[in-house]
Amino acid sequence: MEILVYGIGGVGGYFGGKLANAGLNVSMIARGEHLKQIQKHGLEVESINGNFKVKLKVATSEISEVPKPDLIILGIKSWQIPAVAKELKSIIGENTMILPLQNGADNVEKLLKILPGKNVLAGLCFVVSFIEKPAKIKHTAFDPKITFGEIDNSQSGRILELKKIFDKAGIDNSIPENIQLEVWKKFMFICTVSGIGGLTRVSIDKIRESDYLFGMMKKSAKEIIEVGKAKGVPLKDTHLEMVFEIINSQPKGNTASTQRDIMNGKPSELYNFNGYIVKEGKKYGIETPVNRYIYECLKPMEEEARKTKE
Ligand SMILES: NC(=O)C1=CN([C@@H]2O[C@H](COP(=O)(O)OP(=O)(O)OC[C@H]3O[C@@H](n4cnc5c(N)ncnc54)[C@H](OP(=O)(O)O)[C@@H]3O)[C@@H](O)[C@H]2O)C=CC1
Ligand SMILES: CC(C)(CO)C(=O)C(=O)O
Repeated sequence: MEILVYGIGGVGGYFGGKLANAGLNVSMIARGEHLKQIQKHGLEVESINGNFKVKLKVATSEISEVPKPDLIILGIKSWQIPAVAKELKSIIGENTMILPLQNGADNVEKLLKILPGKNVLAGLCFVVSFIEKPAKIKHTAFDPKITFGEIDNSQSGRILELKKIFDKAGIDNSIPENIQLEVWKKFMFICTVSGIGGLTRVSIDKIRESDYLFGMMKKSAKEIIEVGKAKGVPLKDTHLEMVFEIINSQPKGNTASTQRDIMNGKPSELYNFNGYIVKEGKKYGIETPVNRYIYECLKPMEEEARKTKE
């Protein structure tokens, strides 16, 4: 199987690295100094589960240089999907699978606007990882996991084949009954902690110590659940409790990747997270005052970050 990983940051670098380390045919698309160093020295992954270094079949910034892929894993940010999806048109074949691992609730929707439905899978992942320096990925927390499936939730042959690939690479993975539900459960968690984390600039354990902020997280998550339900996602109040179990179990110092981007003045996934809830809330007539507050407070900084860094 020819695998292309597009975007070699925390997620693409960690999971792409694991696949390459298992001897699979992995090509990578990266750019800048990061790419130069990967081409020169390979990609290094320092992980709490064991370090490794891989040399890649192809590492490039040019889509025309990669072999025709059977599987494309997207390691870019959710707001980068439309631009990358347009580029992918030139290399996908009848049977190419495209697996988004981004946080956010509408990644599949975005892909389907540009690419044929038969090529698109749905997915998400858990890991805390980032580029520590060019050509080096650091995994610092979470037992990494990929959850994935067909967008119609069928247990197709290709999905089961993909499971074997992840198993071979030692990547914990699962195919849930309803992938959209899993995407939204994760989204409820990540949107809640990232927005308030972006505003307070402290780790999740510090946020939950404050009754006021904990209450704000609850209100934010409730708004997200209502928007999800309005969109037909089978979310229940028990999912809210599950999300808060995850929030309550976060070890000291954990932050979400989007929060780290906000704190570092980088373009973040704000528009795709709290901004998305505000937009969809309006569409479905659902009040989203907490998400609106977070979104409006963080938006000016986001606009600045996009002016300077995009
Ligand atoms: N990091 C984490 O711990 C987790 C992240 N996620 C989610 O995964 C997604 C990816 O996040 P993360 O890995 O942190 O993001 P990163 O910013 O670390 O990685 C994205 C990478 O994609 C590269 N990229 C984007 N566009 C292009 C392009 N056109 N050509 C070449 N390279 C490109 C970026 O390069 P450049 O920097 O030059 O723009 C960057 O290296 C997000 O949706 C995030 O929310 C989910 C779980 C955990
Ligand atoms: C919270 C976490 C680490 C879970 O994978 C995540 O998704 C992120 O930081 O973006």
